[in-house]
Amino acid sequence: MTVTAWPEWQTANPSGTFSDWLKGSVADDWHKVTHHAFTDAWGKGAVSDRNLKNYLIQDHRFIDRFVALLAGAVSRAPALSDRIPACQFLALLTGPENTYFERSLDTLSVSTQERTEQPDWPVTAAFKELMRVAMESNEYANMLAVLAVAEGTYLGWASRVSDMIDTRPDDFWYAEWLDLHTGPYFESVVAFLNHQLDQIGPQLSDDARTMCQSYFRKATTLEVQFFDAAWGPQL
Ligand SMILES: Cc1ncc(CO)c(N)n1
Repeated sequence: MTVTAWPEWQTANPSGTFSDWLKGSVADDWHKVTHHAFTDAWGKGAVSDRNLKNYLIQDHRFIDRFVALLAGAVSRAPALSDRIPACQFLALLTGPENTYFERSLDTLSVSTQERTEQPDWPVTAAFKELMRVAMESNEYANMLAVLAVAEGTYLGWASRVSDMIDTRPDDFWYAEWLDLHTGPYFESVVAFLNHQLDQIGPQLSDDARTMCQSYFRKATTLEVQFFDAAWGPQL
């Protein structure tokens, strides 16, 4: 796929935003994440037991780093009004989303030992590392790129799947994970992250913009690989 550089793209798409350009430049992978077979199985409440448990164990580790990255973004946001939405979202992640994992893993009888001793999947380790490097770059645009991919792709698959199914899955670990990633509040979080990118992106230097796009690309590729791992054969 040929990817147009931002200045030319903007000239050709005067009403297009920076976040539209970023998403367009990863369109194939974005589609793979949001239409992944794992997500269809999730909507049907039909992920096999081992795959489900391992996804929850691994994704709980993703949340840990994600919280640290979002806190980094709070520290780099330009003004209080830009920090507040991220702070509110931090409260959701460290409250209801974290307890969602704990309640799910408890109900599925996943022992503390299993939760802590299972090695990171290679993709989990790579994602954690990407979030760490984005945070330590101390560049708001890089942090936003990773955050916008993580939340934008989850809004994409979860709303697609929720619209497609006739009945919500009975098991709370399926249903509540869809609830956490759909609806007006979660849409506002994704809109906030994209808006922040739209404000900052057009003013970046060529190098900084290339860097931001590279984080956006890597994050999207890792999202595909995360679902590939979650859907693949499990130990
Ligand atoms: C891998 C991954 N990406 C995005 C999200 C959404 O927060 C998540 N929970 N896990």
